[in-house]
Amino acid sequence: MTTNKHREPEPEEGERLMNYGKEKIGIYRTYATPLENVRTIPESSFDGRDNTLLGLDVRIRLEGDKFFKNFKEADNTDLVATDTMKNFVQYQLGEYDGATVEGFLDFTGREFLDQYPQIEAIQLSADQIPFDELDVPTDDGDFEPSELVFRVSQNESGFGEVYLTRGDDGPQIEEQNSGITDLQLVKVKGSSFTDYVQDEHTTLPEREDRTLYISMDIFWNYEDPEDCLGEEPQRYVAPEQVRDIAHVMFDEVYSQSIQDLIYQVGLRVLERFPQLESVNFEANNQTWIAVREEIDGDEDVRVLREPARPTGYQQFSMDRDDLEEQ
Ligand SMILES: O=c1[nH]c(=O)c2[nH]c(=O)[nH]c2[nH]1
Repeated sequence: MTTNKHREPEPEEGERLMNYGKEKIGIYRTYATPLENVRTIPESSFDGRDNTLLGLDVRIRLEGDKFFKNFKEADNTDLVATDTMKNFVQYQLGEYDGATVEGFLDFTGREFLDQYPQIEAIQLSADQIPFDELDVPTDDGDFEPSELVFRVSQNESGFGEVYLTRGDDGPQIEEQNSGITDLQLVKVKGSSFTDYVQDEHTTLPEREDRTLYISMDIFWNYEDPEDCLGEEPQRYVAPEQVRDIAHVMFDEVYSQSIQDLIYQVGLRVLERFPQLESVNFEANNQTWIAVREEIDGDEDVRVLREPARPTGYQQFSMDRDDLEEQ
């Protein structure tokens, strides 16, 4: 899947590209601070997260002119070893007392800037490593999530990224990006794809109804980047809530295409969260190919197979103007 989740700050005109860092830093924390008091939305039952088990896959990227001599003059003065960066990040997960991925990245970034004056700017990103709750029976015959045992999950994961620079009043978030990545959804019926360009190269048959399989990354940016930290939980957008909007819209809308579905999801996200400035999508079409249809005369019953290799994709960004045009 193509994904552009890292919003790499471009070098200024006439400046060279220069940064270094560490990626794939897997870290886990038990009994992190719970996320509470999130504002709920109609599409989602999510109202918080215990954070009993928090897993992160972290990436760090440092910038600073002092690092030029490391390249040009083979002079390692001021060079912070990427191995040290890893240790630093791991340590900070024990120090952070907040409840969000973005909050942890911001906290850690500020600690880096404090410890190493040669760093001019730092980008920190993390994919949350997903774990599912598992129901266990209670004494009164119900089921409730185990407080101790979690299932390692292959499902979608939350994403956060902050880019911190040194401002006049200390470190500041210059950019942030939050998201949910690798959300994979299948709708058995109730999606069409027709009326596209037909010419001598077109072989794909039009479908009034298809079994649609998409994978999606959804990213969002806050009008005020500080809102990504979750310090005011009512202004925080939880990845679980955006995930739930996506599947609720998929369920509700008889989409004409993935493009159409993306637009509907984007509108709903912007409507529910006025604190967001924009929403960005990267979708992949994984739709299976029908090999048998209308089995026993029932048009809902199909046999499908994996699609051939080339995969279609859609990239799309939306902002509040799209909502106001409605
Ligand atoms: O929803 C879709 N959008 C497309 O652009 C496309 N192209 C294609 O071959 N199938 C699909 N499906």
